[in-house]
Amino acid sequence: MLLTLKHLKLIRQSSKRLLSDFVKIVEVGPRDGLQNEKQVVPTSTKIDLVNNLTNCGFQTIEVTSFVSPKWVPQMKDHTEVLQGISRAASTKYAALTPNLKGFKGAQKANADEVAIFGAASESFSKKNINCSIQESLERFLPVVEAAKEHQIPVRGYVSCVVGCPYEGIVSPQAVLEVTEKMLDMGCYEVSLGDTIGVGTPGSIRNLLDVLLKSNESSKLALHCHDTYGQALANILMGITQGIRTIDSSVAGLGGCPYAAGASGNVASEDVVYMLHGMGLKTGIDLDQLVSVGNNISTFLGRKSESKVGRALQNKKQ
Ligand SMILES: CC(C)(COP(=O)([O-])OP(=O)([O-])OC[C@H]1O[C@@H](n2cnc3c(N)ncnc32)[C@H](O)[C@@H]1OP(=O)([O-])[O-])[C@@H](O)C(=O)NCCC(=O)NCCSC(=O)C[C@@](C)(O)CC(=O)[O-]
Repeated sequence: MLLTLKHLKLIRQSSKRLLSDFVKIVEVGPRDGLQNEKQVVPTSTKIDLVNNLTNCGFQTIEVTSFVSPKWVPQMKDHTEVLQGISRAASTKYAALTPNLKGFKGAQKANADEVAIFGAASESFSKKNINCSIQESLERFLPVVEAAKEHQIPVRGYVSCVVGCPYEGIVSPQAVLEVTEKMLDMGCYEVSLGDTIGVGTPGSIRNLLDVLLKSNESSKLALHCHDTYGQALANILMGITQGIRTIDSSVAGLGGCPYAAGASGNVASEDVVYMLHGMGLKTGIDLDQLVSVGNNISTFLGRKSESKVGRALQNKKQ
């Protein structure tokens, strides 16, 4: 068999993959976790949450989004939150920016990193960002160009990677197309969002089998919602396929305002517990994280969605 340069690169990468025992957790609680919260969460509470998460050791925290306040009122204090936090040199503070207006706001507020967010389903794209997939890519290009000019790294999100609340099953090919367009545009990584949590280890394996044929695992992240209780299993599947960046939300907070019925993200506490149990490193202090998760849940007037968070709290009592 004739080995192309691409094959050799992938073989080299998979041997490195075996050695890599560090998994980067992107904590999305302050943004994805709170964006759909019905009660107004005071700016000071959001700032405290980010500061407490920083102390847990996260390398990246998604703090807020620069989207229309008419669409997502909970994020309208984006600038105050980004400007009010205490920053650690070892943590990157990120924000979602759907267009150039959003990017300019995030840059002014000193976001270390921004994220564009599209979808693999036309209907979800329309509902979430009010444009087609093609139009969204046209809007993202100037964001990526402006970010390059200011040396701000851009992450891409693709929503509905296995299923869409409006269209049902989404094909891996549709995800591949948007993912590669985002990477070609200049995103350093694309996070694959199972927005409504319908994925199973089977569908995630099929998706990654397709994406990893032409993309390095270091360019991909997994963003799993736990609606059907499959998120940890899906993440484990991703880990076995070489994925080393996982998005999660403290206390399992969250849900997308444009995906009715979707529950929160997988809880960061549960992901960290699982990965540490597998001998993988995350750099995160689990005890501290559990206490942050239980405190924000108490503030919101409910129990943490993290099973690990609840178990460790019960053990203490
Ligand atoms: C994308 C837009 C803005 C398009 O919204 P639009 O209405 O099509 O935009 P427009 O350009 O026609 O402008 C209309 C108005 O919005 C304003 N506007 C325009 N842009 C901005 C901006 N950046 N910040 C603030 N204001 C903005 C603009 O100034 C104007 O104001 P007006 O003249 O009417 O007063 C809108 O659809 C929107 O804000 N959508 C919110 C989407 C969102 O935040 N969804 C949740 C996050 S995605 C998610 O959760 C999924 C993810 C990432 O976690 C992964 C997964 O789980 O799958």
